[in-house]
Amino acid sequence: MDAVNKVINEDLQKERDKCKFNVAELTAFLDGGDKFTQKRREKENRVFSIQGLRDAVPDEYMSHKERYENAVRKAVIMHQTLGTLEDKTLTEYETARLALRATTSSAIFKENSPLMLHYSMFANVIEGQGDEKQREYWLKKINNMEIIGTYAQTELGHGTFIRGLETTAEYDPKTEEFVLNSPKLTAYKWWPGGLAHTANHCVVMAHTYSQGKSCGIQPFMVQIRDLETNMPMKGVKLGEIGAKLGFNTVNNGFLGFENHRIPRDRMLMKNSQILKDGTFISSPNSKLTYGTMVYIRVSILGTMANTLGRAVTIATRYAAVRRQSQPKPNEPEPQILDYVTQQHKLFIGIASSHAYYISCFWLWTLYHRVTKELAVGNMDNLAELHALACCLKATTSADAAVLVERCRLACGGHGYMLSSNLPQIYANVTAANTYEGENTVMLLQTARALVKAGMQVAQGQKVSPSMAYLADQSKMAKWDSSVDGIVKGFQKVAAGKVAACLASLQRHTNNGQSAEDAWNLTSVQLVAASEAHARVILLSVFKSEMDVQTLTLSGETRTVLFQLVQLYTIYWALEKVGDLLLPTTTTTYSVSICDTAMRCDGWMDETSLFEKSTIQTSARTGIAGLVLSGLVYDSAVYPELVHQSLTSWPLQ
Ligand SMILES: CCCCCCCCCCCCCCCCCC(=O)SCCNC(=O)CCNC(=O)[C@H](O)C(C)(C)COP(=O)(O)OP(=O)(O)OC[C@H]1O[C@@H](n2cnc3c(N)ncnc32)[C@H](O)[C@@H]1OP(=O)(O)O
Ligand SMILES: Cc1cc2nc3c(=O)[nH]c(=O)nc-3n(C[C@H](O)[C@H](O)[C@H](O)COP(=O)(O)OP(=O)(O)OC[C@H]3O[C@@H](n4cnc5c(N)ncnc54)[C@H](O)[C@@H]3O)c2cc1C
Repeated sequence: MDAVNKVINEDLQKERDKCKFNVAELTAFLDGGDKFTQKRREKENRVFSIQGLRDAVPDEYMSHKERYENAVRKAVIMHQTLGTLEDKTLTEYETARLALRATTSSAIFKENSPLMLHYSMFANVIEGQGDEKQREYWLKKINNMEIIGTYAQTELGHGTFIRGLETTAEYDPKTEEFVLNSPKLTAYKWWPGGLAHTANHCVVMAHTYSQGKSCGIQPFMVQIRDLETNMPMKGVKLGEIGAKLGFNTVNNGFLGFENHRIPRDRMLMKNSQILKDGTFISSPNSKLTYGTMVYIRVSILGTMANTLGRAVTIATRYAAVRRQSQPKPNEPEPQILDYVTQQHKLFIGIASSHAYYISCFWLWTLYHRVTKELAVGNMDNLAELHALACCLKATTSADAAVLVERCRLACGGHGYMLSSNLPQIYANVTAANTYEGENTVMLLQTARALVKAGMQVAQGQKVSPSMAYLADQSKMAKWDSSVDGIVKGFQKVAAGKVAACLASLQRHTNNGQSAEDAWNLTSVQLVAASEAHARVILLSVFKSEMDVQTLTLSGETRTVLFQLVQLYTIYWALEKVGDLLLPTTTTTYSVSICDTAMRCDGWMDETSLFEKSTIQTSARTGIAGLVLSGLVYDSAVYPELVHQSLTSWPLQ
């Protein structure tokens, strides 16, 4: 086997020999410097040299239980090998740099580690929500693995709507305890990773009451299993939620409480407190409780960079070694990589992965700055950070899922084999569209900030830096096909979409709709505006960060990196060419992309188009009825009925 591994395919070797830039230099650039490359490699070498981390049988031939047990076995070896989580010699910056490119775990666990939530959200929520004493006490135990934890927020009834969580924590001043309950089935926690069998502690988000009054949603450290027997504690009900598209070794579970009592100091009290007598001291900002989610949303950009990077590496290597068809008679079959359509499928994946690395670290730097400001009571930039994290999490995870699937398809039939690993990578990447804030919901959060900014611009007020371009539009009549020019074009598009949303909201409220109904009626446009804003940020950050960060690199490496920037920008200009050519003001723009000069002087009322496409209530009932009555499964009947239903829609 080893002898086979050492033989590198001739075509692959030839491709590698063609490389014009210094690979070591580019690697160090992505890692953040030689020092980090070295540290990463040390870690990888330690892990990959361990025989026990290789699977004797591929995961897919194991039962659900065997897969989980195998993952636990490997997670234990990984922990023993890599030591404690906390390396005190590293600065925060260094830890983040290393974490950004930490792909070792994804090489060991196809469907992720059962300790994933312990390392990510559990540790972070104590760091961000615990007071000094709590942090000191719990973080030691977490880092030493004396306890294993998870983050239990989502319930069977509510994932998005956190204020609607139904788990209760009622303070009892007589015993100085909280009493946890799950009053209904829908109040059961549902989804937390590691909860089913792995974790013995978790942070539970619960609707809190003291002195008969609601104190909002607060976090609690709860021991859920006995540390010796691993059996559930008294008043705790636990189990597995079942097989999923992916994440099958993450051990996602459910959790319910029946009068389960915990001491008062188990409420994480950095932001809000409940005193011994039951007095509630409210947090300076209720959204601080959501801080861990912001951190993970920032991290997701890095996870998308790594995940997409893996998929596009597999697919590009395959394209180099696969030969197919004979376009020129009497000549050998070309490598499929030579087909321009294949390059079009793959190269954008390479460019996007780099764009996400760069954007992730840019966003992490902002996160780090805002966290420091919050520590001294300055909340000025929290809303900006939240708006950016939401739309960038949503847009990068949505794009990454599309691009990974494209990589899978680009490998033809072999991409359908589990042995390609592409189906498992897809299952991982598509999960990020849902977890840590469902993507549409995230885009709508950013839209709230955009609408507010749009109104501030209209009143001549200053807006946050990432939205400042909304105010500059009148000065910019033209844009062109340079990278900076296309970024300007995208700014114009986003500003136009925000303006259209404001107009739509205004019109609906003028027509007597409530603010909430006007929002719902405008929500398809709001999502589009939010995505357009995310494109502005991704394109402009990729370009501007590259301008600065590559200054010390060699000419060859800079060239290839700027080719990626250019490719990424032009790809998106072509994807959104309709938006770019659709004037949202009466100004005339001209654009030339890829040698094609196009001119558009027309004026189209985008808002009325959206309204026309909005499904009216009766058609909605008709379509939902088709699905609910089960006809959707009858392929012969379904298209006919849908056709009838579509032609009878009251589209006016
Ligand atoms: C470089 C580092 C790299 C490191 C790599 C490390 C690797 C890490 C690996 C990652 C692994 C990840 C595994 C994760 C597994 C999944 C875990 C989960 O899903 S766990 C479960 C995850 N679950 C979810 O994500 C649930 C999603 N749902 C939610 O987040 C919320 O319920 C909501 C935001 C949708 C609504 O909340 P609601 O209370 O109804 O709020 P309203 O709408 O009424 O808005 C009111 C105001 O509040 C504002 N505001 C809101 N949030 C924030 C914030 N965070 N902040 C600030 N502000 C915020 C908002 O803007 C608005 O302002 P304004 O306009 O009034 O001025
Ligand atoms: C793999 C995976 C791992 C997870 N791990 C954890 C974990 O460790 N801990 C944890 O607590 N949770 C976890 N979750 C749960 C996850 O955070 C939730 O699934 C997510 O927040 C979405 O909530 P939901 O499932 O209730 O979807 P819903 O909110 O019910 O969404 C369903 C649909 O309704 C739409 N919708 C909902 N609200 C609105 C709105 N206001 N406006 C417009 N449309 C709306 C959405 O866009 C979506 O199309 C995990 C989920 C997955 C898939």
